Amino acid sequence: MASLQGSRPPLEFGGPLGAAALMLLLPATMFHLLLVARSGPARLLGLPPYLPGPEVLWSPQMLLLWLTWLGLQAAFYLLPARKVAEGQELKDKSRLRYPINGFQALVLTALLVGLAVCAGLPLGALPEMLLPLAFAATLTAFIFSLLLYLKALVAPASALAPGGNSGNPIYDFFLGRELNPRIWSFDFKYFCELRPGLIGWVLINLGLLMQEAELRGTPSLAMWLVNGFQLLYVADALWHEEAVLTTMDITHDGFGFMLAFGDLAWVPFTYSLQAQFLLHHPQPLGLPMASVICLMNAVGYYIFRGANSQKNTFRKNPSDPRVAGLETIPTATGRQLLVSGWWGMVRHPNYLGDLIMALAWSLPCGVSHLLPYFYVLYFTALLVHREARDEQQCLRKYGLAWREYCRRVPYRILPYVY
Ligand SMILES: NC(=O)C1=CN([C@@H]2O[C@H](COP(=O)(O)OP(=O)(O)OC[C@H]3O[C@@H](n4cnc5c(N)ncnc54)[C@H](OP(=O)(O)O)[C@@H]3O)[C@@H](O)[C@H]2O)C=CC1
Ligand SMILES: CC(C)CCC[C@@H](C)[C@H]1CC=C2C3=C(CC[C@@]21C)[C@@]1(C)CC[C@H](O)C(C)(C)[C@@H]1CC3
Repeated sequence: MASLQGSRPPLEFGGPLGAAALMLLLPATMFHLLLVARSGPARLLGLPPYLPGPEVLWSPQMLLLWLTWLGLQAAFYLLPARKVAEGQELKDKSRLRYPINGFQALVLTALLVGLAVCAGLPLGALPEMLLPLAFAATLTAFIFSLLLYLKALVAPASALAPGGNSGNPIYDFFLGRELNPRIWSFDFKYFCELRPGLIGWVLINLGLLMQEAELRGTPSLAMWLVNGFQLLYVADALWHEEAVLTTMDITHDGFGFMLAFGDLAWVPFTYSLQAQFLLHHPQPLGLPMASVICLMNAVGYYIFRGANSQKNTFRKNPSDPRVAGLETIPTATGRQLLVSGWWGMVRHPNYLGDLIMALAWSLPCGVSHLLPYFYVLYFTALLVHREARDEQQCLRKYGLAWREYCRRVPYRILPYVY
């Protein structure tokens, strides 16, 4: 368990060296996955079939297409919202306001793409463009992070994130210096977290499904399941958009390369790996197995949504009748910690649900290859690391009350195991 001492947050991700390594490793891994998914052997740990030259990666048209996509999503973000939500209290006691119109952006994108497809847009050609599009997204993320770093140089101290201001430029560039960089009311982190990457992921999946239909006459059951499950996940995130305001990314992490690259490139181009794999490696899937997988996704979703909603309802209004009867631990900050309901089973029930869904997304790809299970492996590592980071933060925030919570709810993610 983390120490209670020390007010300056310790360096995370292995400090400057770890940050530098991740800035090379993450894009390299993404391109590796894009290349091996389309290769015959599809070996996660093997060499890619070829190393793409600049003529494969660089395409001004694809950069333009990518920038148009970002512009379209930014325009949807600026449309009137059904609701404006307030974020968590900041260091200077103020609260930022956020438009709640992400689901509307998804629906508008679906309508626009639907119309364009009817007018002859060859969406099935999208899979062929993934490499240059991913390159454009990576380039954008690097340039954008640099601009964010420069912007933070003139930001007031109260606008800086708790981490990401170590004084080491590489580390700070990676983690992000400013907590909520904005121009007027346009919040870059909030926009990137939920719009271009998540909706882009669904669109890439759809392109892969359409190409499979062109190649084989009809999309496979496995492709339908992967598309359906991941669409549900993205639609859910946008429907419950307000909930993202209490996540670690928005309340604690600065906006730097990690989140810019994660949101804009990593999510759309690696989270669509299962559908990419299925396009090139069709897998037979019978109805009984498909039903078991659907049930697994439903159980994962039930836990994920139940836990996230319970915490969000409680944080918004502890006297809400849906959570008022739950047992709590008081803390010195005036806030309480839930110790029954979902949050009394393990300390991160939402991670457990998310991991069960991750497995359900990979199972339609069969068990002949490790590649489609990359997401499960990466996601387990991400959430275990995230849980440890959150633990440190909660211990600093809540001190002895957090220790008491850990005593009463000893398991972190998986009951009786971890
Ligand atoms: N698909 C993906 O790639 C990813 C998905 N996710 C998902 O995002 C969601 C959000 O995750 P994340 O932001 O990491 O963490 P959580 O939503 O779990 O938030 C953690 C915070 O919740 C509060 N909290 C913790 N325990 C309690 C308790 N017992 N009672 C009340 N409040 C408590 C604390 O903040 P405070 O007390 O200040 O409110 C803590 O810092 C998860 O469902 C996760 O699975 C996350 C990362 C990547
Ligand atoms: C690979 C890097 C080391 C780290 C990059 C991490 C990011 C890809 C993720 C960090 C937290 C995320 C969340 C979601 C997507 C992935 C990133 C950006 C999320 C938007 C997915 C949908 C969920 O419903 C959510 C709870 C809204 C998620 C919030 C966190």
